[in-house]
Amino acid sequence: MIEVEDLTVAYGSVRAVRGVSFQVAPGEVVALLGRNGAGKTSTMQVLAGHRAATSGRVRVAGGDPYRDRATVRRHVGIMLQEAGFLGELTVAETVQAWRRFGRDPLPRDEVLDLVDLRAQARIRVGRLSGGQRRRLDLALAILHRPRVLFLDEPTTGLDPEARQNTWQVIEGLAQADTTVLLTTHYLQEAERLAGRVLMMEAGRLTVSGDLPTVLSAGTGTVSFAADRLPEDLPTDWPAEYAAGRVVIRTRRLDETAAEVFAWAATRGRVLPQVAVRPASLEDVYLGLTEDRQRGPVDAVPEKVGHR
Ligand SMILES: Nc1ncnc2c1ncn2[C@@H]1O[C@H](COP(=O)(O)OP(=O)(O)OP(=O)(O)O)[C@@H](O)[C@H]1O
Repeated sequence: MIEVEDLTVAYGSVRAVRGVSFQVAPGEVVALLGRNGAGKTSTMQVLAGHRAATSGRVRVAGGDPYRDRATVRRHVGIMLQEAGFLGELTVAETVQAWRRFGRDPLPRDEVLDLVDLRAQARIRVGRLSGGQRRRLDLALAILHRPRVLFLDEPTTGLDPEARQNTWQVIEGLAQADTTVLLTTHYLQEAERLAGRVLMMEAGRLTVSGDLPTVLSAGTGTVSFAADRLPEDLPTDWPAEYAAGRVVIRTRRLDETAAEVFAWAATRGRVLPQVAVRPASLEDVYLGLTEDRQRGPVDAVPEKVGHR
């Protein structure tokens, strides 16, 4: 549904995107991650047809999003970082006006219910809070039942309840086979929604993998409560003692857990409050950022599965 081949985007001498390639299959939810300035929004703008690629090939729903804009737009919902609303229209009038721009729009009240803005229907857009505007943005992006949805930081500025609600909307769309590419700085959001993650660093794609593979590259922990570090722990276990717990950090979580249980069993011990915790996406992301600070960007693997 989305094909990106050797995409570059330059603003004069600033090379924001430097040869990025990836594909997104129908019905997939993919999160594009990376620090500020990595090139995520520039990539999204090209995919949304708002900007021409400097070089490379981009296809969305079978067409070039910039050259075949009119055709591609029929299948695409877009929520980029700045929305250009008319502040004097009410929320209901804005949705009503947008309903005219395409075929088979969702009913106005249904879409307002979905993004929890029904109570604000008569409020002028200029008076909405930042989070409410973001939700109006989402309403307009999904209004025409898109097959592909581009969401650039969809939950920035939302309160926890509104964020949960937005996640449910996105999950509902994904279940109905909508293809979603989203950027976010909330790694918990990516972990909840995305089946696959792409990480960008200085205009390049540094990681691409399905979520379980990416998470398996991170450091998980096996831990249990104790009053001190046991003296008979195998010396090759990188065990630490902190806040009343023995903590063993590992990239081989399953094997390490089995070894710890076997060690306890041979000694006839029960491990109190034992916990086996896989790496979170945040652990993986921060680990890769640390790796990058130690060495050049090219030292970061293209696919974490190859680590
Ligand atoms: N219109 C522009 N003119 C010049 N430089 C730009 C323009 N837009 C973006 N850039 C530069 O391109 C680089 C990538 O920016 P981009 O907005 O794509 O990053 P991002 O990953 O989306 O960052 P953020 O997480 O902060 O939104 C940055 O160095 C930015 O300063």
